[in-house]
Amino acid sequence: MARYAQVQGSVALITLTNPPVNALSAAVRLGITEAVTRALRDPKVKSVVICGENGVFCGGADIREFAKPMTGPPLVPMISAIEEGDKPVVAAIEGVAFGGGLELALGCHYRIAHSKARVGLPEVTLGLLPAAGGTQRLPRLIGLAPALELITTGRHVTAQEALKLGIVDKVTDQSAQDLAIQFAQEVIGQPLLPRKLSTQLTPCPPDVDTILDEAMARVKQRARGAMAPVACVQAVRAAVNLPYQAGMQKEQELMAFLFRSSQARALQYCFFAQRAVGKWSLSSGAHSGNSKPRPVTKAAVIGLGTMGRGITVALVKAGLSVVAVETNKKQLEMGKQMVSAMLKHDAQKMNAVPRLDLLHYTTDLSELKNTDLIIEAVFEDMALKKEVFKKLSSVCKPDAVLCTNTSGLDVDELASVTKRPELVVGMHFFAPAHVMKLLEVVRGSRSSPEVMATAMHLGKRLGKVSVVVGNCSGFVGNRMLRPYLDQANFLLEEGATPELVDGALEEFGFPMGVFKVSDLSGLDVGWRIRKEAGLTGPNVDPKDPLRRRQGRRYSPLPDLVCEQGRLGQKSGRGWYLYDKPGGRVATPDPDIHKLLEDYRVRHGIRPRQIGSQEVLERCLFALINEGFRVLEDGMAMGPEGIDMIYVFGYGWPRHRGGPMFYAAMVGLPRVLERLEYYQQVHPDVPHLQPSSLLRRLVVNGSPPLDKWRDFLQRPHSQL
Ligand SMILES: CC/C=C\C/C=C/C(=O)SCCNC(=O)CCNC(=O)[C@H](O)C(C)(C)COP(=O)(O)OP(=O)(O)OC[C@H]1O[C@@H](n2cnc3c(N)ncnc32)[C@H](O)[C@@H]1OP(=O)(O)O
Repeated sequence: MARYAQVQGSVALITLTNPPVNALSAAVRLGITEAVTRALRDPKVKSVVICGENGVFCGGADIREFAKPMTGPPLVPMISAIEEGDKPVVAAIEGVAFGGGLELALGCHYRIAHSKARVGLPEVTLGLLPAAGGTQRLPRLIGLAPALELITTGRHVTAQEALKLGIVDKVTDQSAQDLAIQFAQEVIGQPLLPRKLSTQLTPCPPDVDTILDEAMARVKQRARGAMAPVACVQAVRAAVNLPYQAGMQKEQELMAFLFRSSQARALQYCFFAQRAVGKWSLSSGAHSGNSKPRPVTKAAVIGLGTMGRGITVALVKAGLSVVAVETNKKQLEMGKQMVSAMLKHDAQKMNAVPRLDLLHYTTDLSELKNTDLIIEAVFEDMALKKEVFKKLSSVCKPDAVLCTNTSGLDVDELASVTKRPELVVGMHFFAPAHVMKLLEVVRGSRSSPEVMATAMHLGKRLGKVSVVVGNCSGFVGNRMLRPYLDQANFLLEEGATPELVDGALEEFGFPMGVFKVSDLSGLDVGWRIRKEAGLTGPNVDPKDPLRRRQGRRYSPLPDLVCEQGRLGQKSGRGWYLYDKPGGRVATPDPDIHKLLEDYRVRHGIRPRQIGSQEVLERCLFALINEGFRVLEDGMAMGPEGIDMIYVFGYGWPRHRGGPMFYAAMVGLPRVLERLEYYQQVHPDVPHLQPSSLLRRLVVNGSPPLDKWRDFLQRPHSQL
């Protein structure tokens, strides 16, 4: 797991060999420990180079080992032995030096990086802190403020930035290993003490306490309940206030607390779940390993509304040439201006040139004959979308892939109007499409494995976390949102206010509560959908009482709010009041409180005190229950997919792992018991009826989440 060689006569070359990222597993740590001992003992060895095999220095501690009992030599003494030795050790960094990998490099006396390498301490993203001396050595090397920023955010930095910050000593376009070997010979005999970071003091500006206090305030505000960033600041404070050994002691204490936390488990679960969803498989046996994507060099986007513009920008930023289509010249010009502005703004931030040359604008669909893949992003209307698909089917080349960005309409119905249903697939982006990381790739019943591979591969090129989902109404994300929204509205009827519900959800960790999000998206969106579904407006069954629709409880509150012209942020009033139309700062609105009070009086509802626990249980458990039904119906590959959809598309706090992981953490019996309770109290809400999968899991002793698939009853997958 670590290869030893002697090169150039006097240099010991230690190579980490644990593909694919040379993670510091027990075997690697043992290999390094033995190799370093050998090098330090061998009188013929005058200096040492540590590098990684296959162009990767080291991806850090082996995250898979965190869930198991610790074996092998620990990292801290291993790194100390390197630093304390009397021979210069040079780290040759290619690819990445992340987490424990960078901490290993910080224990070396010199660091040489390839120009394409990246370094960073991403432990915080795993619910941990850099506990192999990272919180103590990095501030001593680069100073308090930059170290705080890197450690609390986990941000990766390029070799060039690392050089500027002083993390690395040299950057090369050639082989970092060759330069390190040469360098290791040059530094033989030079004083080592100044290169041993543990012996140095953290360079401190006079306003050190202010810097630390401000960092703590910033971190607490951004963390939304995550503990690791707070612990990171505490550990760095120790690097300022305490001698090295005492600082290390503090680092270990904080790490021990984080390591056992459910947040760390959740974040590490997310790390693996994010990678697992990329490895898709279909019931036919086709999977990511045996299905080849089609080459896509030229794409098209139909419709330059909010979604179309974002998709266009995302495609151009990934280097694809794009034909952007609108129905008339005016819309086209408007879209063009917006897309150009977005691309320029983005390029400016990155200090790059906007790739406007990759774009071609047209109102003529016949210009799509050479495109490899087309994404339809027109208004959410089945008849309109069908018309577009019919046209696309006749103008595009026969093997062009046709994608729809519908957020929930039937992909099969769209495919049925084309001559190539096997080449039709859903690519459901989330707004703003060039920013949001989530992509639901919707498999229609006839979508071919090749077309799935193409959409998933394109998602990867766009930097998205792409999740394969089945073709059901709302797909996975929006389908699960409905019970959540319903519960939020019912809570208002029963006595809550928008700010009470939102407060509980924000306290849980969502960036915005459900009513603030609705105001942001525009309340008319849901209103139109409810009208089309016959839940409100002229198509309502006249026999239905006001608070009952289609055989179940219904809250007309959101409709009443819309009827008052309160459409959310854009109209300056929604569930909240805003300073102006388009304003962003929500304040509680006495008019809404009055509307709620009048409504309750009209319907004879006696308001009651509602606490955060009830808000969370009713909103989140109803959503989770629908997640179990999604699994039962075979609309998702597994709970990991659902969780990634919620973490990346709906603001579910990552340190809570996603709804299904959260259910497992709360305990499935508890979720079941609360659903049963609420269902008894609200028998007219079918969403609260516990799913049979949840019941089966509980009866079978609540197996761990990766075993849930074994409890799906029928050959279930609709994928
Ligand atoms: C007791 C602890 C004491 C001290 C504190 C030290 C803590 C740490 O070091 S925590 C680990 C910190 N490191 C990271 O967070 C880096 C995580 N990895 C990545 O960011 C990326 O994987 C990468 C940039 C290193 C490579 O990216 P890419 O080329 O896109 O490949 P993948 O991400 O798909 O990864 C490939 C493969 O490797 C697995 N993997 C990656 N890193 C680790 C790791 N540190 N431990 C274990 N496994 C790792 C990843 O899961 C993929 O596996 P599969 O192919 O099976 O999916």
